[in-house]
Amino acid sequence: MSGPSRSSGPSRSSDALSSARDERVSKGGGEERAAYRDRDRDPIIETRDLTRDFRVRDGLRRKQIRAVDAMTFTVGAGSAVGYIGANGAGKSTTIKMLTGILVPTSGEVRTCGLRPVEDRRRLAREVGVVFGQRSQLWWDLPVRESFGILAAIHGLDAARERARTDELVDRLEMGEFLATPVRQLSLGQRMRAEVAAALLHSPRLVILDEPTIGLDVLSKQRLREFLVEERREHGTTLLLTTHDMGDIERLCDRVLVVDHGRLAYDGTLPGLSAKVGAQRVLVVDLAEPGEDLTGIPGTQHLASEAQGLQQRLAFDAEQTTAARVLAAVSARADVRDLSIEEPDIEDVVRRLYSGSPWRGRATDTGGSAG
Ligand SMILES: Nc1ncnc2c1ncn2[C@@H]1O[C@H](COP(=O)(O)OP(=O)(O)OP(=O)(O)O)[C@@H](O)[C@H]1O
Repeated sequence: MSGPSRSSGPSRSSDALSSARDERVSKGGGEERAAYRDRDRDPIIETRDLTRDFRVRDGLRRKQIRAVDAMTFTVGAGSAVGYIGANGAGKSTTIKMLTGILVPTSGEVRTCGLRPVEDRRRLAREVGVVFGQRSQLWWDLPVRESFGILAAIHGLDAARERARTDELVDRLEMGEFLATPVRQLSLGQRMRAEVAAALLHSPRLVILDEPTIGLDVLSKQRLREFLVEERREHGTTLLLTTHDMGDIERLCDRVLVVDHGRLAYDGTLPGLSAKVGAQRVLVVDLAEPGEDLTGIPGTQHLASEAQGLQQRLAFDAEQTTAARVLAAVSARADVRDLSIEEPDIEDVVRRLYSGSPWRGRATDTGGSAG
């Protein structure tokens, strides 16, 4: 194996990237400075002024668009970062540059200490990529055989292949469909197999593009739990793009928001929510019609339907929790069913700039009521 070993850490970065790090460490203040220092100690991703232009048709003429615009950020080993933004913001283009699929127009990028384009083959041994919409499995082969081929591609010896496959099969509960051809899998099963395929070679960095898109609530929850465990046990760094706030909330300790190719926010999710004032909404179905559930601390009553049979209460996650709101509602009425509507990422991004009105999008039910 020619790539750097997992324990050896990244190879030396360019002088420009190193001096950018020094500059940030010396400029920052207090907690932020410490966080940057930790993050930068063992950087897995480093970009500096990373830029990518495309030439596109505009009627009869051609024009240039800047998909990624002077993006500078660092992701430290073992962290989990959500990379979010509206459609067309530049997320996929960034990921393609991080993984060596696209050549930057200008700027610098190092992934696992390697130059993604020049060192693409070595990088493939350090990085696992999961694209929610695309498969890296062989459609007509049983899952087990796809894993065998991937293990051979990555040059895993028999013992390592067996140990890692067993671990992933067990933790992702794939035993019952290992002999099934990929084309016959349900979406939830296929996503588990995709994640296992991307992680088979124990990459230091896993990039997930919309990993939970289209999954039912239970499958989402299982996949998220697996990723949390993988990170805890192996120190794997996660970078994920998603339109599902639940993914960010449960998986990521840092959020990068990209808007029109530029880094618009770098911080925690609560920090982002506080900045844009994003609220979640508890929707309750009651056993009997009743009066409006107003006056519950930390909530704003949004609407009542069918003489109060269904009611919607907005709450700020900074001030209270879904469980507390539910307890207060239950003390006043008999709750039959509930769901939580989480802020829509597109709206959060929009609010970051314009303060436009918030609209909710239903995601998980019940699961976050704690
Ligand atoms: N190969 C390409 N040729 C021309 N333009 C492109 C190409 N790839 C991306 N773009 C443009 O670059 C911009 C950023 O696209 P990108 O796919 O990176 O966004 P995104 O944030 O991943 O969006 P989505 O969430 O919809 O996947 C868009 O305006 C897109 O149309």
